[in-house]
Amino acid sequence: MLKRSKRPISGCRRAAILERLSSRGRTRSLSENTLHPLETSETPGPPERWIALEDVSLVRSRRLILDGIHWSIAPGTHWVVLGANGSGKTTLLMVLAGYHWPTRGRVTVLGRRFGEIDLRELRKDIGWVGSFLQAQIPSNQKPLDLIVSGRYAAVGRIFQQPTAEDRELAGNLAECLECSNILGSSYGVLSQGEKQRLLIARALMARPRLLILDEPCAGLDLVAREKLLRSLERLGRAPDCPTFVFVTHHLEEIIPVISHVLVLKDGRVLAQGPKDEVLTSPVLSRAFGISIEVARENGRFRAWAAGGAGFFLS
Ligand SMILES: Nc1ncnc2c1ncn2[C@@H]1O[C@H](COP(=O)(O)OP(=O)(O)OP(=O)(O)O)[C@@H](O)[C@H]1O
Repeated sequence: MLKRSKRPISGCRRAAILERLSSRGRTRSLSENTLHPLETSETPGPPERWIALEDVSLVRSRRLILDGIHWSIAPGTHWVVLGANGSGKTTLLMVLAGYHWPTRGRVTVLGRRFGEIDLRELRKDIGWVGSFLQAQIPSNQKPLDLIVSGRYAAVGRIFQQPTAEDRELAGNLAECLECSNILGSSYGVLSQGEKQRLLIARALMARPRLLILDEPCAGLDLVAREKLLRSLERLGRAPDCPTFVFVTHHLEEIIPVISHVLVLKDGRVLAQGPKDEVLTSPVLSRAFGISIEVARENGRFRAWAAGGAGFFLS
């Protein structure tokens, strides 16, 4: 029988206990001790079985990185995942895409439950745009070939012969992402914004039902960022568009088409729901550990440190 300690359990100790208990199915009591006031102590009702994480925890190198995550995504919604550096955003996406197997909990993605399906098949329905992909692309690769490569889940050389239909679709996607003008260049000489738009076109080539965007605006200047966001806004409103799950640190990047927000703190869900309910000063101040003000203008949000950079919450 696990004794419940009165003092808060450190992340390291929680990880060790979780590892020990992982085969015994008894971890809920660990998180009850350290609930934040903004969190609910209620277990959410039956999740939507389209995309659902139920009590998901993940331990790596004896560290508890995700802790009791409940999250469900309904068809037709688009999500942003927010949280401070190291809060677990990328790890959560890796679970969603079937690259990390959770230590505990149940995962259902696109109606398919992990443990009952071939994850390689599932990944064909998931597009991923993240920095790790960029490093694998040869600098002499032609943009159209790069877009086509998404159809074959390849990076760099394609082993299948692309069809005329592939090339036509790639051309249409280049137009949709406003990168038709760079198709004659080589990947290596393109700007960061152009590369990102190409990678999104590449991810769409396989007609994914879920599109995961891990900080797609990182490193972009204001104009490049707005151009990319405009493409995403248009894409998100198209019929049959994939569901977006978009990681960012910046509220300014939450475009009108995003309907919901999940906020992580220290590997746990701090808040989740419709963006207007979640993007509030108390939630964001808690998430980032600094007093934050939030404003909404013309369907976009912005945030700033209320007392200047010197005013940190304890
Ligand atoms: N394999 C691993 N072993 C040990 N710790 C890990 C491992 N992978 C990730 N972590 C740790 O887990 C925490 C969450 O990492 P993650 O990359 O998911 O955070 P993040 O919210 O995406 O951060 P950022 O905003 O900086 O990209 C970090 O402290 C990281 O060091």
